[in-house]
Amino acid sequence: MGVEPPFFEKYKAILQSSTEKEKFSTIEVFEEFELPLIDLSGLNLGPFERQKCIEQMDKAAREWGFFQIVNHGIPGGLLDRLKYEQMKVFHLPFDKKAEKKFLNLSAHSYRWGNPLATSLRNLSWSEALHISLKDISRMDECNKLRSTIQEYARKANLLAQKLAEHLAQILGIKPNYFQENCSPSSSSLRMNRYPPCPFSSRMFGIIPHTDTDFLTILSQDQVGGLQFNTDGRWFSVKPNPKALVINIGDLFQALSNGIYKSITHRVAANEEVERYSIAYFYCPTDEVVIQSCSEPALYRNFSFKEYKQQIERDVKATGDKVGLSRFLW
Ligand SMILES: O=C(O)CCC(=O)C(=O)O
Ligand SMILES: [Fe+2]
Repeated sequence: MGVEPPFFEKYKAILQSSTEKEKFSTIEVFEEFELPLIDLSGLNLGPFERQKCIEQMDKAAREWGFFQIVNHGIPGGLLDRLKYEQMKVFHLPFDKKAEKKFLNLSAHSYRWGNPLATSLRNLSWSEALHISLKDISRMDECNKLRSTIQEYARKANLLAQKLAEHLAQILGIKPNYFQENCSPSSSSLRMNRYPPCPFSSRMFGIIPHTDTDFLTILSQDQVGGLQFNTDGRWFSVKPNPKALVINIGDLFQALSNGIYKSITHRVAANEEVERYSIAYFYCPTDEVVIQSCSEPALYRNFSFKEYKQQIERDVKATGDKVGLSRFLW
């Protein structure tokens, strides 16, 4: 029984019907870019170093919406163990992964490709296990997958809260905002696997998108492929084995009234090697209403639930997320 999702069968019709122009307009590739690298050990030094570290994060969140952190407090050994469990679960037979109650998680936790795609540029060559942390206590252990996720999620939650609080402080948002509005089970964790893709010049590993959260903590391997867009240009993020990548999500952009940027990013497909990444999406509980921290507000108030429902409707209708622009005044 094969491990790979049936990409070929599913995408055959779109690949065959795509125009010659679409087929031969290959995806542009850009130079690798070293994201700002912030050493979080500064937070535990004197007030001067601490302030400098917070200002570096603030600057990166405003200018790039992306930065990298080292000395973040998540042990390398834990990240290695998580990656090992991740590889094992993705190497189960496809039929098993696609079972309705796979690992006793909610329906659609295991996802692959983009079933709603209508054109070549909407196709993605990847599979993912998207775990709402609400489900974690009833998830099957599956070797040591569940317990390792639990261990990681606890640490990632504290790290995300700390980063969010430092950024919020600069914007004048009350210090306990995130403690009040987020809980360890309101966030989610997405494990991604990008199998080698024979059409790597024509489709993505993940199509361009912004993240639906306050911020994302991303652990990626050494393969590379993550790219982000600034002023219409695409940059590739150079992998750093010691660093975690942080990116601002839509909710922080709205909360900060557009000061922090939720940047469009994507993952390039790779013809030769498989790639793994793990994204921790730091989210509030569903009923939390996101309100801009300053006036005049760019966006109308919306609850997290309302935001997710709008995305679901847009994805159903067009195969793609519209996102924050729907909520502009
Ligand atoms: O795999 C990556 O580097 C990024 C994944 C990502 O953007 C996501 O899961 O939202
Ligand atoms: Fe993302």
